[in-house]
Amino acid sequence: MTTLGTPLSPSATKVMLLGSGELGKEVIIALQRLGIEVIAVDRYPNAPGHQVAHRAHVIDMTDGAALAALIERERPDLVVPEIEAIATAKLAELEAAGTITCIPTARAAQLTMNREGIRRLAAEELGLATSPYRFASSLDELKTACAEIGFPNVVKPVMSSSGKGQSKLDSAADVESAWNYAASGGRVDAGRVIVEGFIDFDYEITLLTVRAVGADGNVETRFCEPIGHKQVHGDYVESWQPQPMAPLALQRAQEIAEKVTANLGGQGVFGVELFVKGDMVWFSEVSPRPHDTGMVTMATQVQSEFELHAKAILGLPVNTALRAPGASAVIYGQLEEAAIAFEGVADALRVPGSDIRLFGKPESFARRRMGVALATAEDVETARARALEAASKVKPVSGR
Ligand SMILES: Nc1ncnc2c1ncn2[C@@H]1O[C@H](COP(=O)(O)OP(=O)(O)OP(=O)(O)O)[C@@H](O)[C@H]1O
Ligand SMILES: NCC(=O)N[C@@H]1O[C@H](COP(=O)([O-])[O-])[C@@H](O)[C@H]1O
Ligand SMILES: [Mg+2]
Repeated sequence: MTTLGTPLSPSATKVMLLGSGELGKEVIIALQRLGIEVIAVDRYPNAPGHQVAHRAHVIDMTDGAALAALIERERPDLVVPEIEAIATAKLAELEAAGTITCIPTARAAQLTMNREGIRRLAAEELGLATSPYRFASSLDELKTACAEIGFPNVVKPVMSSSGKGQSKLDSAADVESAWNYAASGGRVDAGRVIVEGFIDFDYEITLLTVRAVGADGNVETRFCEPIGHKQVHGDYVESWQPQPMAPLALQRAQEIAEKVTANLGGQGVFGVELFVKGDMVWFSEVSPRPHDTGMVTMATQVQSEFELHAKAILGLPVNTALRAPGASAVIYGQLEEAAIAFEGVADALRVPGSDIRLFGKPESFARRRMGVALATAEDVETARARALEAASKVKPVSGR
């Protein structure tokens, strides 16, 4: 699709985002710059992406009938999943019938929505190194699975993201509370969890991998510089780029990313999550879309991961070059209320090399990601310090 139309006209090229949080918002802005007509969908009104799209819809995206009805009404050229919790079986059905083109593919959305799908593909079909794992559908099964995997381990709902419902277990005494927490914390309660052996990695990365049409018309794979990140309670709090890596570890990381993204297929950005210890690399999981830790690329790359995604899905050429070392640091809501305000933005922007994104989420929760501080510098250490300093200056306050 290299002919682009005029939005809000019969020639429009129409893209529908399923999920319109902070990541979708930036993809939408990138699409808007190319004159794409954008339809933003989320589960609640005034989601970040709703605020920058041509049209906004609020539906339960796990409801296949509601999803199909909206697609029928809007008839988008491309359907772009932005979150995991979608009726992906319906997307697969519509794709098979030739009704939609799903990014990157409906199968990729389906496999990555559920940890069991992507884990079995990576470990059992592709033979990639992963943590040892078991699945469990009851407390009793979880007790058995934990005994087999040993401790420490990590328990996660099969359907969840941003660390929701995830716990680290140090002994059998932690099993019951981990089961209850997983049941309450998943985005969709599938009543099933994965237990993973704990990998004592030196560092972890997201390897942004882009499948885009090359000069010869075939899809090519490109890699961004590795992004290092720090996670707390399974949610990212800081990221930086480039993460220095031993040459062999980088080569292995790229081989793993190439294998898994080639299997998932289609066009667009993938966030391949990997654990690294010395020269050893383990596959953790993959997002078939831009990654939260990749927000750093808004500061560091010639084209951010959002621009890369927008261009790649439209069949346009991409540039994955790094512009400057940089970092990002998350701004959490801290408060539990709607319509909050932010003090200290000017102070944050006085930190050298810094920038700020506030997502405009209508409601704040203590651990809801409401914004991010970005920074560039001569080196990653300085950039991290700057991003952290800038984030710390932004103070969520009651908007009442
Ligand atoms: N087996 C493991 N060993 C060591 N650490 C782990 C393991 N699994 C998860 N973690 C830690 O927890 C983090 C979150 O795990 P994971 O990516 O599976 O969760 P998630 O809910 O899908 O998060 P996101 O949606 O942000 O990617 C990882 O980035 C890593 O820091
Ligand atoms: N790790 C996945 C991730 O970061 N996804 C991003 O968070 C949004 C949901 O935020 P919310 O929970 O605050 O509504 C999603 O819409 C997406 O942009
Ligand atoms: Mg992850």
